[in-house]
Amino acid sequence: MTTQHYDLVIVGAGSGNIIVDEQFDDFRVALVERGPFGGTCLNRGCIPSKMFILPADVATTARRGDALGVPTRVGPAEWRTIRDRVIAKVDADAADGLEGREEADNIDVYQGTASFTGPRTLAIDVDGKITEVTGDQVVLATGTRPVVPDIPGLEEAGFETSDTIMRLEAFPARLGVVGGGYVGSELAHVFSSYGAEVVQVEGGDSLLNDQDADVAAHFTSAVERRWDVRLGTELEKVSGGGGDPITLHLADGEEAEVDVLLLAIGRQPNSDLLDLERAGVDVDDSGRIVVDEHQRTSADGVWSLGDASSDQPLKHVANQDARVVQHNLLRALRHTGDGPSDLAVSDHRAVPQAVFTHPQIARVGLTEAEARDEHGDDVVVARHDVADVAYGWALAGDLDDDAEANGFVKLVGRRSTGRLVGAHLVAPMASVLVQPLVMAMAHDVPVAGLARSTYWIHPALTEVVENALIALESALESAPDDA
Ligand SMILES: Cc1cc2nc3c(=O)[nH]c(=O)nc-3n(C[C@H](O)[C@H](O)[C@H](O)COP(=O)(O)OP(=O)(O)OC[C@H]3O[C@@H](n4cnc5c(N)ncnc54)[C@H](O)[C@@H]3O)c2cc1C
Ligand SMILES: NC(=O)c1ccc[n+]([C@@H]2O[C@H](COP(=O)([O-])OP(=O)(O)OC[C@H]3O[C@@H](n4cnc5c(N)ncnc54)[C@H](O)[C@@H]3O)[C@@H](O)[C@H]2O)c1
Repeated sequence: MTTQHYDLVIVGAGSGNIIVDEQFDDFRVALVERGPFGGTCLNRGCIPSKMFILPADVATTARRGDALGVPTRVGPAEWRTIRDRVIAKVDADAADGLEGREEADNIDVYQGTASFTGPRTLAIDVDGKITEVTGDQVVLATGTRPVVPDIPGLEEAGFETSDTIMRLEAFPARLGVVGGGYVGSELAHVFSSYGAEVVQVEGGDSLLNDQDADVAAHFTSAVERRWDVRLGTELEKVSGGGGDPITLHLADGEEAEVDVLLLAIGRQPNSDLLDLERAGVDVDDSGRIVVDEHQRTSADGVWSLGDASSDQPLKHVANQDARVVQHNLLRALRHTGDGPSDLAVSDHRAVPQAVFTHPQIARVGLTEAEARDEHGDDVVVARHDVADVAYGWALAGDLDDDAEANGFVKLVGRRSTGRLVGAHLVAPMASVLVQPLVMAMAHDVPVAGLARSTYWIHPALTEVVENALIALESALESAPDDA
């Protein structure tokens, strides 16, 4: 077995791949990736899912045509056309990413699986051929993978996860989705909008149950009008499949027959592939790599970032972590800086997130329940409905029961600080509307004056955010008993 030494070894070419730029030209880098370049986000996550969601949103909007006086006929979606557009884009980007790295003089790409054999020493298995590499610095950007539970009949029946469902050959007439979180809800929206009959099974008492309770309730009742939602129950057994219909046997005694089964019950870290104990790298009880505020692990010279180490598994968090690691690595490799005081720090406050369903949902900060747990009576809540601003009238929540036209902005503040601690939006383009609220929280701007300190375009939908801020300002100013 040969051993190669590098200045830097990076395991995982998702967000790990963005670390190395021209600042690293003088360093020898090993980049190890067991799957396609670009990782989860590019190949089977954010990018393809949002490319599938756009046509789903078009179909959902078109179906409202009748209520708005534009008779519209929506045929079944052309799965292969949609799928091929998505897959062509992501596969080309992944191939370009790999090619760019292979052409770089200072980078050796290993297309295999790495695991530690000792401190900062890894064995890389490329199709059974093992190479040992050592690194002065090592970055673990190894992400997560879908959880697959041990359920009787599952393996025999066959199932999909978010890793595989986007490449299905044939569109299923009936889809079973187990899990009511982000992945399950976004993909239920996609397949339902394209014309599949969807049944979604969630163990909790609402879908999207880590959102604010008002948002989760609004979303759950909205999609119950579109597909079959089974709450408070779990998949206990699976029968059939292997080309025949699949029967889902649920814990409450109910059954559902589907053609394809999607498991979306969460994700687990890939840290178990790394033999981390041999390198002195600690993980927590859920297998997440433990890092400090500089993204340093418990082992000297070993860093981690993104889903591998984060409790907020989102791509914008992974990107930000990667920028922190890049800054800190360059100091370590160049032996410059004044020690820890010169290291960049990850700021994981005010991280926004969005669920790209219909209705679209966005959030930053604490839910009302989390805020009340943390801050008790100091918490003040205000809300403004989409239907109560001018653009909401155009969206016509009065004409049908569209879940976005009947959406809202809910703000959570603290009386003692006069600051926003949480914002929850259900609205068209909620992922865009939330941004001024993210800025306010990140820059610690007082709520007082925030709405009136700038113009808000009339009659744009941003007026719903403006009005929610005005309502929160007035609630913060009122006596506790009047709020
Ligand atoms: C369906 C879906 C939709 C999503 N949509 C969004 C969204 O809209 N917005 C958002 O912010 N986030 C979204 N996410 C989450 C987002 O994809 C992740 O937060 C992000 O990709 C994490 O990046 P990462 O670099 O930490 O990990 P990854 O992108 O998972 O990269 C880890 C890489 O490490 C490789 N690897 C692992 N172990 C080893 C090993 N031992 N040896 C070699 N290679 C290894 C893996 O093959 C992988 O390529 C979505 C996720 C899913 C599943
Ligand atoms: N738009 C986005 O930003 C986006 C989109 C997709 C994924 N993601 C990321 O990926 C992560 C994983 O998403 P996910 O949806 O796989 O996980 P999740 O944790 O968000 O949701 C899993 C859901 O499955 C339920 N569940 C668990 N076990 C079950 C069982 N046996 N039977 C029935 N229900 C069960 C849970 O109660 C939960 O509601 C998210 O936390 C998010 O960070 C983000």
